[in-house]
Amino acid sequence: MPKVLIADDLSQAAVDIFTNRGIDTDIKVGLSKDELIAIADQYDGLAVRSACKPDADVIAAATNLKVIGRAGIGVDNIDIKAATAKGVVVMNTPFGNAVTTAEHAVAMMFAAARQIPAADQGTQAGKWPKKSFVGTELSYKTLGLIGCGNIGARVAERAKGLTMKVVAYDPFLTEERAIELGVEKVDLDTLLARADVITLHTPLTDQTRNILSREALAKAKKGLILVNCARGGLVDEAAVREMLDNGHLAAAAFDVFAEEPAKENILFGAPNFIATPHLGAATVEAQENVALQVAEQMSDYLLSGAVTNALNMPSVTADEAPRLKPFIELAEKLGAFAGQVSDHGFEEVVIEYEGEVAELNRKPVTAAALSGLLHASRGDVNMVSAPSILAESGVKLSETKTEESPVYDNLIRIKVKVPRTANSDETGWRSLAGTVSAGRPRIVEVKGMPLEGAFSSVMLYVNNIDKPGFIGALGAMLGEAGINIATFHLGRQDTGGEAIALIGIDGLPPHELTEKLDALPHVRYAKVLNF
Ligand SMILES: NC(=O)C1=CN([C@@H]2O[C@H](COP(=O)(O)OP(=O)(O)OC[C@H]3O[C@@H](n4cnc5c(N)ncnc54)[C@H](O)[C@@H]3O)[C@@H](O)[C@H]2O)C=CC1
Ligand SMILES: O=C(O)CCC(=O)C(=O)O
Repeated sequence: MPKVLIADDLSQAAVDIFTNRGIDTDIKVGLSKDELIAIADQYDGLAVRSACKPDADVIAAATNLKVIGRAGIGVDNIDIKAATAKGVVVMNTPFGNAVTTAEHAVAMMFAAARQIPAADQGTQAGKWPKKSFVGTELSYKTLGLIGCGNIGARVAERAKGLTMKVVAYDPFLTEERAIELGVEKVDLDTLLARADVITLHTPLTDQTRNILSREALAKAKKGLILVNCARGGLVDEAAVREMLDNGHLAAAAFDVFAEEPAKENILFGAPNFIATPHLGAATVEAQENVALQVAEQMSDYLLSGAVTNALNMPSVTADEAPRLKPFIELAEKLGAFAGQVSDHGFEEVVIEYEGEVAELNRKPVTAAALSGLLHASRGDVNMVSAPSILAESGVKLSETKTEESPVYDNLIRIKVKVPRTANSDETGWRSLAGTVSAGRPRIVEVKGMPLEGAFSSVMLYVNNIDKPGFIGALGAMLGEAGINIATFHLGRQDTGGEAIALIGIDGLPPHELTEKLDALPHVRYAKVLNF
């Protein structure tokens, strides 16, 4: 039974879902990094919000981990690169708290424009400070959105309802979407020059870090109201402090800080500064949404292989997962075959899909093929890590698909281009094809030669010249070594030409056997394959 560690405060709804779906949970909130590392290898899944930080050390210690689920949107607390390299899927819940966070940003905008927290404090202190709080009307003012995705778009809708003009800086916002939302797409300098209020809604990435730098803030209108409910690292906090002190900024309202939990911060106590402790997503509704979603997604992945909202793996729906399963198995086996016979590595990979499989979601199938392919040379690799490992290695990957499949209902062919060596083919390409028949993967072609059979866990692959006596010599050699033959598949180009033997055997043969086989006249290549 899979086991999940819930390492941040999650609604009870998440625990109930895990339990109902037969997944054990431990709830351990507030663990130090060392405490987390000490127990990390016990879990298949790790469910977090923003406080727990699964970095490369935690992920390395979590030797059984398959999935990290973020109950929320921002994943800057998770080392996705390390997770990918270790084959751990990282998933988030992209919509569950978007409305709540947009509402918080709008609340912060009003709170800043009317200095509601300070007015509240003064009033409740018995000062009746009516003259101290002359605010700013927001109607017909210009709101500048930095980031116009899920949350930004919802803020835009609400701001339009308040009769504000909305401009947005977001390099990935299309003109069509901007028109649909009724926002004007602008560059950052234009936004800075025109906005009366700026609100940030981008993820924290290398590109967005310090996007509101001192220089950028200096370009903003005097009297700007600045709202940050996205991430602390997006804004230069020291510059904001100075600009609140000197009045360049009229007010600022931040939910997020460069260092969290922010027990101290340069902004605390600044004039017209409002702070909340990362409450953007903190409503009953949002917490219920993200908890339900993350628990369902993690359970789906752990129990059926369905992948939703993953940041480092293609999606596979719960309906697709069982349909894709045999193709994933076939692709992985073909990849493993190709990887094991590419003794000198490969420079290029082509995957061809024919027939029924061409119409399916092929991304996970390709990832499985690459996982099999890389396994022989890289060992610890899986469908999550394989595509990025291949991309980083500079090996070119291409894919073709055709609905036609002349012989089989479905066919996957993997071709790898091996470096030219004394032993390699004339063309430098190795090619293998297989099909799924009655739900089982079968190999149907090796080096362009038809050959039909099931995969066994250990197989002997021999590439020889088709001459009388060879099969007898091979059988005798296996018999002498005490190796039982389970299956025997032969293929050849033409009489007396190049031929293939693929033999399923019960158990691993001694190393000397392949050496003896290699030494047989007419044998070009012999290898024990593991599937
Ligand atoms: N305060 C809180 O409790 C919460 C904070 N957040 C934060 O809000 C962020 C945004 O969330 P969503 O809107 O759901 O994400 P999203 O992915 O839907 O939208 C982000 C937008 O930022 C844009 N973007 C990316 N790079 C950019 C750049 N260099 N300059 C300008 N725009 C850029 C993207 O094109 C995208 O449209 C999250 O990444 C998270 O960090 C999210 C939820 C709660
Ligand atoms: O989980 C939380 O409270 C923070 C939410 C958040 O920042 C996010 O979803 O990105």
